[in-house]
Amino acid sequence: MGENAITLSAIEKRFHQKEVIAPLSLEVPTGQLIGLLGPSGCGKTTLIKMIMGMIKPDNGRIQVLDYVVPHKQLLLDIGYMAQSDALYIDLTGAENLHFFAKLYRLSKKERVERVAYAANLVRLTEDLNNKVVNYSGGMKRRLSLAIALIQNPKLLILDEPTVGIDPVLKKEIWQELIRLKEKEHKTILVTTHAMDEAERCDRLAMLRSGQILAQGTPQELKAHYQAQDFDEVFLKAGGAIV
Ligand SMILES: Nc1ncnc2c1ncn2[C@@H]1O[C@H](COP(=O)(O)OP(=O)(O)OP(=O)(O)O)[C@@H](O)[C@H]1O
Repeated sequence: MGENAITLSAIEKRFHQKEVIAPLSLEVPTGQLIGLLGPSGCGKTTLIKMIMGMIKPDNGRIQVLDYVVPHKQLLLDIGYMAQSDALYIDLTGAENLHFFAKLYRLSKKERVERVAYAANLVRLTEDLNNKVVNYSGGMKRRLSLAIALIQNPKLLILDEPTVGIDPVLKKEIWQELIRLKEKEHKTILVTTHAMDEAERCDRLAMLRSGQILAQGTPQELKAHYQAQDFDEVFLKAGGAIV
């Protein structure tokens, strides 16, 4: 794998003449945990969908794990957690996990192992045999995260993964994300509004109106803008409050 897991080169996107992503370039180094930070509507989800190959940019080039997007192989190599849960609510948690594990062509043995691992990670083991229709909002987010991890992907792209999740589990999920990065060399791109989460990223890219307002390590950004926290970095860099 190359030096960068993701390279965006001068990406542009308009919806109905409205510029949503202005020419934007960004590199996500392999093996790092990168946070995309920015106010509602600044283009985070649009950017992620372009990286996934779900939306085509009007201009520019996207390279992910040495493939030019879109590419079939990337469906196997990227674990994606969308902002809204895409779950089969009439199936149980286990059935959902097995369904996705089968899609990724995992063997029966691998499926059983990965389902157990992913369910345990998000503390859903006890509820696996209940139908998803009876899950709380937080449980559905946890199941979505487990699905994103099911095929043991090289790259994880998580759109606001901890919204609706209680602080204890949120902490555990972040510990696991950091373990996945450090011990299993995963690259992780995460969008967040939460400043405590931003603090745990290796690097941050702050977005406003489809452009990168500032980027760097959390420490670099705070030092550069002489700010106590990222709300202040954002304001001093010229953005609106998140
Ligand atoms: N399919 C679409 N058609 C038209 N406009 C769209 C479409 N998708 C997104 N937009 C617009 O593009 C802009 C960026 O939206 P996007 O969902 O990427 O923002 P975001 O930063 O992820 O916001 P949030 O943090 O609230 O999820 C918004 O103004 C949104 O209304």
